[in-house]
Amino acid sequence: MSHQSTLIADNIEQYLHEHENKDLLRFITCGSVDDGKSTLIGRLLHDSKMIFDDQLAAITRDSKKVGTTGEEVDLALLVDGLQSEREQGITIDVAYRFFSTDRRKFIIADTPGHEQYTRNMATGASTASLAIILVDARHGVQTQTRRHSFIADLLGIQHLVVAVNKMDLVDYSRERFDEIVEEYQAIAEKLQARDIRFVPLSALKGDNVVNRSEALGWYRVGGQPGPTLLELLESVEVSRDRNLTDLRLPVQVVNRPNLDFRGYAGTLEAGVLRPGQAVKVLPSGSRSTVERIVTWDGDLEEAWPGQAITVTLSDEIDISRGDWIVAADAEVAMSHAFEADIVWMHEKPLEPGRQVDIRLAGRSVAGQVEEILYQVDVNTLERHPAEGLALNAIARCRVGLTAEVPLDEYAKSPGTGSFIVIDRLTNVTLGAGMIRAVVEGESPSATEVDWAGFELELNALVRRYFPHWEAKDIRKLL
Ligand SMILES: Nc1nc2c(ncn2[C@@H]2O[C@H](COP(=O)(O)OP(=O)(O)OP(=O)(O)O)[C@@H](O)[C@H]2O)c(=O)[nH]1
Repeated sequence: MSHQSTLIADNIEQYLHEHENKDLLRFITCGSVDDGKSTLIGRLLHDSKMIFDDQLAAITRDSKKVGTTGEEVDLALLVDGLQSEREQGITIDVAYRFFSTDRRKFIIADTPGHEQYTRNMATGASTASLAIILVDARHGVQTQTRRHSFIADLLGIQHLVVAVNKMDLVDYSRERFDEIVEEYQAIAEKLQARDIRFVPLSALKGDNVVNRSEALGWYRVGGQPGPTLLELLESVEVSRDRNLTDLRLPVQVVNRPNLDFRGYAGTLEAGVLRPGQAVKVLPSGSRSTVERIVTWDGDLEEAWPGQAITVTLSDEIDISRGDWIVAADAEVAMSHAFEADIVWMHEKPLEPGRQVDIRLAGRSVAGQVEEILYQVDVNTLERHPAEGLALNAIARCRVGLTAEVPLDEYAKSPGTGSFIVIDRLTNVTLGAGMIRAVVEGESPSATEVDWAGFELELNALVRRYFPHWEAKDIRKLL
């Protein structure tokens, strides 16, 4: 591979150590057919020297044969080579690519731009911190630009980079670029994203992708030469986007290999966790203190969001899969109902009132979409009433559950504020949603069952002595 660091030859251990500890930026690229997405990704990989020499030789040869770029090497061939997998019928919902520079590691989620792929884009965007919205300088802001921006925003992406591509085809015109920036402001006003940047570039010629362009010398930000796309990707500050204050550990597995060890495993979704932290368990409200944070690589003194950990507590309390471990003094909403934005992902349309399973942070609860409050036209961003939702539709809905569970708003903690809708019979994913508001003080959407005393006792015994059976608490079930 052409990726160079003198450390590779001089001190491979040091190189690997640095590489491992570089921070990671996940981003998504959005563009319509022919805006130049493949060329841009190819250019990023090529100019940041992440292409194998033989790959480069092959695409240089192919460019002459099948490329669309005249004398230039057609870097889109690099990416489209991988896309041929799609044509062979292998389903790839989102193609992920990896590259790194001296400063950061990157994972690109590459999703098709057409409206029929809205669900793919939502999937790719759900783990991304930044979205590159590609605009063809000749065509300016399009319907797709609006849709891509809206979906990125819906998924809580806080950093948007509007990459105005093909500047070479508009004579690197500053006026054209300014016009597009102004056009985009009308969209920006409707978005929550707090960090929106604009970069003029030419993916084909390599202007302002990795290397600064002389032809775009007028592009300045704050009196300085404006950053290239890669400089933006390397420097955008994403660590502050994470919620480090509200501790959330949804328990995925109760780990009890022998009588002496009882651990609760899961991914820390928010907050920083340390041994000694006073915690409570939801929904029961039982309290305890974190004793150890156990991982494959030994015990931790501190765990951060995104880390997969197992904790042990100083007291033996009743915890089962799907319960949340939170700070002892946390105030977390408990409810049977919430409002959410739902992206429908299945051919079978959403029908309000149908029984489904709602999977929230490791817990599965029976429930239903009670009402569609409004559907959003993803192209115009206008709201309108709807009776049902077809594949790829997006709507604000009211969801009712048969049990009271802890709930978070997505904006506060995406990991615990999102959910998927599951078909109860086939177990397939029907949709995905982001909680926008918890509806408090409502009774469950179905009547409670009157359990006999012995059933309650038996259930409690089974849950206490056989936690690995993962029996549900029948007091919270239908
Ligand atoms: N002149 C010029 N042409 C470009 C530029 N970027 C891409 N192109 C050309 O635009 C066409 C489309 O580029 P692609 O990279 O294949 O576009 P895409 O958006 O990935 O399209 P799909 O892969 O079909 O989704 C190709 O002919 C590219 O060579 C640019 O900056 N300037």
